[in-house]
Amino acid sequence: MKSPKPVKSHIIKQNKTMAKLNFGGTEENVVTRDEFPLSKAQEVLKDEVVAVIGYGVQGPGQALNQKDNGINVIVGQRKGTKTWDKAVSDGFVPGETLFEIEEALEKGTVICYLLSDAAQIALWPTVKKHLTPGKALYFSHGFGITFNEQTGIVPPADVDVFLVAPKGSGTSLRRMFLQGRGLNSSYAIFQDATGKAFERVISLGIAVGSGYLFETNFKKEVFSDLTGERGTLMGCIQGIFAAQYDVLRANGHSPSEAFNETVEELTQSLMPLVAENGMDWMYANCSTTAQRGALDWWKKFRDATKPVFEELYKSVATGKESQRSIDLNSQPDYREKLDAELKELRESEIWQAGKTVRSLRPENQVVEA
Ligand SMILES: NC(=O)C1=CN([C@@H]2O[C@H](COP(=O)(O)OP(=O)(O)OC[C@H]3O[C@@H](n4cnc5c(N)ncnc54)[C@H](O)[C@@H]3O)[C@@H](O)[C@H]2O)C=CC1
Ligand SMILES: CC(=O)[C@](C)(O)C(=O)O
Ligand SMILES: [Mg+2]
Ligand SMILES: [Mg+2]
Repeated sequence: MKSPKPVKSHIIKQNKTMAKLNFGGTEENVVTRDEFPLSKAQEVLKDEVVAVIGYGVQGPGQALNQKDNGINVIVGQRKGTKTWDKAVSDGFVPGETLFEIEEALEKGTVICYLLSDAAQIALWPTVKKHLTPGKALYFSHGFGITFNEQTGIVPPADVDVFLVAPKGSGTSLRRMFLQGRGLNSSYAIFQDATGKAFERVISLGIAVGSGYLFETNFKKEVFSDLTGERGTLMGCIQGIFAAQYDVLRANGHSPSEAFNETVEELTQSLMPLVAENGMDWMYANCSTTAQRGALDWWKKFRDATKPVFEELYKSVATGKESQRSIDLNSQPDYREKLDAELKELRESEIWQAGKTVRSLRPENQVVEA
């Protein structure tokens, strides 16, 4: 079965800055490099100094992509930290393109606020001091602004405030950029003080390496993002992996059989087919026996998990999730505690079995000379 070539027949309208596309019956605005080429982004940003504050996961991806795209980008990071050293080894030069946070805040005309969401609270008074009229405050999440009663982040009225939220890890943002591809991002404008917020935010979105940008607002971005990462993208998927693996093991299946039928086949064989051309196409490339069973069972799983997703969404919308994240991630030893929980996951039987399974992939095998 051949996968179809990408077609432009979904486009309903296209003008110089945007295209309107049909997403399963709903029309939405998107911006791609077709409407907004990199040369235009470079022109819009030519007099700006983009200060990327924080060099954790998104910081490196966004700063390096902008640098490679010819944008005037500097990094603000605490000296003497591991991430300062990482910025140096990534090619940022102390005193030229790498500064202490306050110095970068002073120099930047666009402030990309890429500290962890909890850390943004502590640094906010410092950031605010440097937000002089006409500057832009850029986020990659709607968190700080939407939950401002919890974060205290209330920007002055005379700066632009917007977001570009890459829909994936900063690691993928960089990898896909280097492959000549782009990661999808959403964008939103919270405050347009200069009248130029739109061209600024889209230019930054293209410059950080987005494939296409879709429109949202701060609240929708953070509600959907928190739901997604707690749900199918990260939390739920580990939950259903663990449930199926446990049932197979309890019924006498070996770890390698249980892992292969739960994780390895999904990530290596079936999900790439879903990514390429949708669920029905993946089904159509499996046996009729498998198709019969999957079609019979998927609705039962939907119905069993939907109440959990409803509970999750409510927990996000009432601010319970953001509060928990702020409380726990503001503790001085939050890193050690997270690491301990990750260690528990890593040392669980399923992921230990996975380690051995992965070592058997051809690309991981050491070839003896
Ligand atoms: N991790 C990701 O790939 C994604 C992150 N985002 C958003 O991007 C933003 C940045 O997230 P990450 O890159 O994950 O952040 P992170 O958790 O990796 O932290 C970024 C930086 O914050 C610094 N930092 C931590 N506490 C600090 C403090 N008290 N003072 C000064 N610096 C401090 C760290 O040194 C690090 O360089 C967040 O709003 C997040 O929600 C959005 C999409 C994906
Ligand atoms: C990678 C991403 O988009 C997440 C999962 O929402 C996040 O890291 O916060
Ligand atoms: Mg996300
Ligand atoms: Mg997130």
